[in-house]
Amino acid sequence: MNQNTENNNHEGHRVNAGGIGRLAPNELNRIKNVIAVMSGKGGVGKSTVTGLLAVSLQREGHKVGILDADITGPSIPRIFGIKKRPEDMGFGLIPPETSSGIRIMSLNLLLNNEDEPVIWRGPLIAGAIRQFWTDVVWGDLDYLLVDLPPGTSDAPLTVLQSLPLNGLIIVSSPQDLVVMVVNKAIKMAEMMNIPILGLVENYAYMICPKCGEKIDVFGESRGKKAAEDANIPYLASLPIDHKLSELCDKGEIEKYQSDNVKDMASWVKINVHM
Ligand SMILES: Nc1ncnc2c1ncn2[C@@H]1O[C@H](COP(=O)(O)OP(=O)(O)OP(=O)(O)O)[C@@H](O)[C@H]1O
Repeated sequence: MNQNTENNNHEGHRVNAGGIGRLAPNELNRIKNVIAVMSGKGGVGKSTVTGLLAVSLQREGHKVGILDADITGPSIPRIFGIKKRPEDMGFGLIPPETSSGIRIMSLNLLLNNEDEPVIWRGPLIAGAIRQFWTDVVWGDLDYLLVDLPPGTSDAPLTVLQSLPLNGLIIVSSPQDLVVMVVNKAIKMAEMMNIPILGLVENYAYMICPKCGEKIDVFGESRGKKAAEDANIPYLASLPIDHKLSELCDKGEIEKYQSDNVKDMASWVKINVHM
């Protein structure tokens, strides 16, 4: 891939949205909604939530893609069990599809060995993310979900600045400093003029496998209150579920069924169109 794409063949595509230079899509793409998923730190389940949301939207008959912008820690291909290399058609890269037809683009799919570490500096990472938008033939999509790198560093900022996002979802866990994470995300989103679709609290509780009782492993959830205080929707409270991690490890996230996730997808759909 050419790291200078923005300056040569796509130069005419730079548009101004909210005072920030946003990239227009490849002319072969018609993407209705672009939603980014962010977290304050790594490991809270951001990629898993992105994957679950994609699966749920796809099940409802929408055309869905995932742009894995977590360049140095890409886990989307692994949870969907895909290793197929994107095809280079000359006019762009064709993203491989998962078994249910979700289109995926991730740096991991371009590496010769998925265990290879990506030791790149900020500008190179930013360039790769931009090219996943400009040089990938996503085609017609109802929803493109963008799995952001954790935190508020260069890479998530690049996405917020350059992609025409319709909304941002925050994923947090009960151990997280949720109030701080939410406030930081809100400030970033306000600066970039992007609506916050809501907060998803992962690992929020657990269901006892013997008696079915709900256990607040990390104490009472603070996510709901944080969302209320910040005046953003509380999209979902997802339990720690051994079945989910097992399926993710096997690359079979598409087999996971959960009413919570179904409700989360419905909420996202409503909020993104408000
Ligand atoms: N609700 C859950 N129940 C059980 N396991 C989960 C749950 N959510 C995520 N996991 C597991 O936790 C691990 C980390 O999840 P994931 O990769 O989604 O985190 P992340 O926030 O995207 O991390 P990073 O930002 O560092 O890439 C994975 O092995 C995943 O299968």
